[in-house]
Amino acid sequence: MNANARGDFSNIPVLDVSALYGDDQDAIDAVANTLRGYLENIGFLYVVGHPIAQANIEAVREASRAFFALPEEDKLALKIDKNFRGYLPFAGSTIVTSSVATISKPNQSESIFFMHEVDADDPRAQAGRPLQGPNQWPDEAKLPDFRQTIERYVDEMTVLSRKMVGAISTALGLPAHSLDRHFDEPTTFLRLLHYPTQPAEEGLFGSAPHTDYGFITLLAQDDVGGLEVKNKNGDWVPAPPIPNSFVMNVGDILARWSNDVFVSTPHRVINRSGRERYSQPFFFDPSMEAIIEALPVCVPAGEQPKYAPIEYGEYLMERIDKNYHYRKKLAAEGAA
Ligand SMILES: O=C(O)CCC(=O)C(=O)O
Ligand SMILES: [Fe+2]
Repeated sequence: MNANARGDFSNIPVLDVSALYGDDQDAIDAVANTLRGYLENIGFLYVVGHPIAQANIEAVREASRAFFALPEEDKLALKIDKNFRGYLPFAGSTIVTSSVATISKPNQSESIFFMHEVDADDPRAQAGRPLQGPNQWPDEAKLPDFRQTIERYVDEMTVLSRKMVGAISTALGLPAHSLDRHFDEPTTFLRLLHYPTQPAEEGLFGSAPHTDYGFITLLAQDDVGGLEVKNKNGDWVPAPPIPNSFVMNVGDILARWSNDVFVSTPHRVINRSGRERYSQPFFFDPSMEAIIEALPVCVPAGEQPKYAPIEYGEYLMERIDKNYHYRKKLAAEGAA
């Protein structure tokens, strides 16, 4: 790796991943190789050439718009629970583990989280394991087809994410399926976000500077813009909307797993467009039980790994507990 290239970017590159859906190994290797450079030096890219229909992406955006337009009491009926599923009202999260800036003002957004579905009678939920339980769905009568639209999207994003797991393995010089076993029961989050237009005020963000916790994020955004990514000079590089694309980025657990070969890059959202902004990040993470331990190919000969092994679920709980007010309240009430 050329250390000088790290963080040295002034735009976010676009990668056509269509080869990952075929069987031309040379073409797959070429995509993986380009991907490697982007994940090492930028930590962000646009993914195009995927097979997910634009109509299905937009259906989720419309579902999101309809949900956030509901009366506040309907949204609050789904208030985020101890399993991290549900509605996070406007100004509900402040990033405190950010190394990027001291954050004090709450994010100017409202959002709802859907994780991988775990039925109430599933042994994982029964055992009271953290973050394992059913999603909270809006009333069918008020938002018909909502659940179906979300679940179809999650299924399609899971297929794409698994392709990216394979591409990342290949990019690291490993057999394509060598990371798959860590994703047997992936931890997934689909977050629907609504950013009202915000006033120009120092230190006020739609989403304050942060890095993502997990493995990879694949984000669809509307045509408003406002996402920005920090380069090594400290400039905030825009990641404007590109039709039919997902913005993909490295999360902290992938950076850690790769012994910092890949970089988890700070990003933020400021929406001063005068329009409402809607985005839908999909976070694809390892199974809760996965042990994340530096990949040997990423540790130079004769050196020690930079980080100790960690169980993904424990790591995730710690990160979530630090970042969300509602969890502090739950903890104080003895409910979490
Ligand atoms: O809405 C966006 O464009 C980014 C959201 C984000 O960074 C996040 O939820 O982690
Ligand atoms: Fe993020």
